[in-house]
Amino acid sequence: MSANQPLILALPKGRILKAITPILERAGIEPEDDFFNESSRRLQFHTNDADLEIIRVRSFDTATFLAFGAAHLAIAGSDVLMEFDHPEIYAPVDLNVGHCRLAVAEPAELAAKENPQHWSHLRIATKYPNVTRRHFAARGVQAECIKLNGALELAPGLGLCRRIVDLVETGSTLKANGLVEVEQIAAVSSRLAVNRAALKTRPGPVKDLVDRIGEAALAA
Ligand SMILES: Nc1ncnc2c1ncn2[C@@H]1O[C@H](COP(=O)(O)OP(=O)(O)OP(=O)(O)O)[C@@H](O)[C@H]1O
Ligand SMILES: O=P(O)(O)OC[C@H]1O[C@H](OP(=O)(O)OP(=O)(O)O)[C@H](O)[C@@H]1O
Repeated sequence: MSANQPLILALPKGRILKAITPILERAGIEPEDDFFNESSRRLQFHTNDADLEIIRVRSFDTATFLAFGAAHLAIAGSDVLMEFDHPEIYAPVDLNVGHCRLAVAEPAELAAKENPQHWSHLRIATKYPNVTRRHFAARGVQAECIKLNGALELAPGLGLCRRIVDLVETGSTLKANGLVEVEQIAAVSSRLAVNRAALKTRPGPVKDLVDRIGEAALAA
């Protein structure tokens, strides 16, 4: 990682990008015009700062680029960072956007007749197998996870499993699919994270960006 190379900030596509755009603006980070052009096939963009470039990647991949030092900073949901849980990732700033929760849900009829205290082994469809296994192992419950990448709410109705672990914001997706939330695993919001090696080797510019983005988030 050479000090002459621009720093790379990894941003996720999708809903977080919309929420963080005003924060970046307040922090004085201006991506080149093409960044906002949804039909552009480019993935890496200059900014108004010659020492900062932005890459646009899938939500979970922000953590991968960051962990391996291919990006020096990244913005991601705390759900993604918990699932990835990599020692090279340090996430010091809560951006106070992208609020939702990671929760266990199941069909309403099942919730009406069972007691979560009696769980000993569960089969769960989720995009978050590591967080799910850790959460249940902490209280002696074995969670057998089936990895899905979306539309998890279909799984109980089609007999894949009886429970899911997914993000819940308003609860309308669960409700529309006959499911109810039975247990919260974690509160979720978006975070600014840094690669620990980058923080050591280029502390000045990395800390400057962390401070600027952190202050811009507080000013919201
Ligand atoms: N309903 C929601 N309310 C608030 N924040 C959410 C909600 N769903 C997801 N998020 C946050 O936004 C992040 C990205 O979610 P989004 O749905 O945009 O991406 P995705 O489609 O799951 O990602 P990928 O590009 O990997 O398929 C999540 O990791 C979470 O932190
Ligand atoms: O409680 P709610 O307000 O209904 O929000 C929860 C939904 O939002 C997310 O899905 P998203 O819309 O990102 O679609 P996805 O399934 O493609 O991830 C999440 O996976 C839930 O399905």
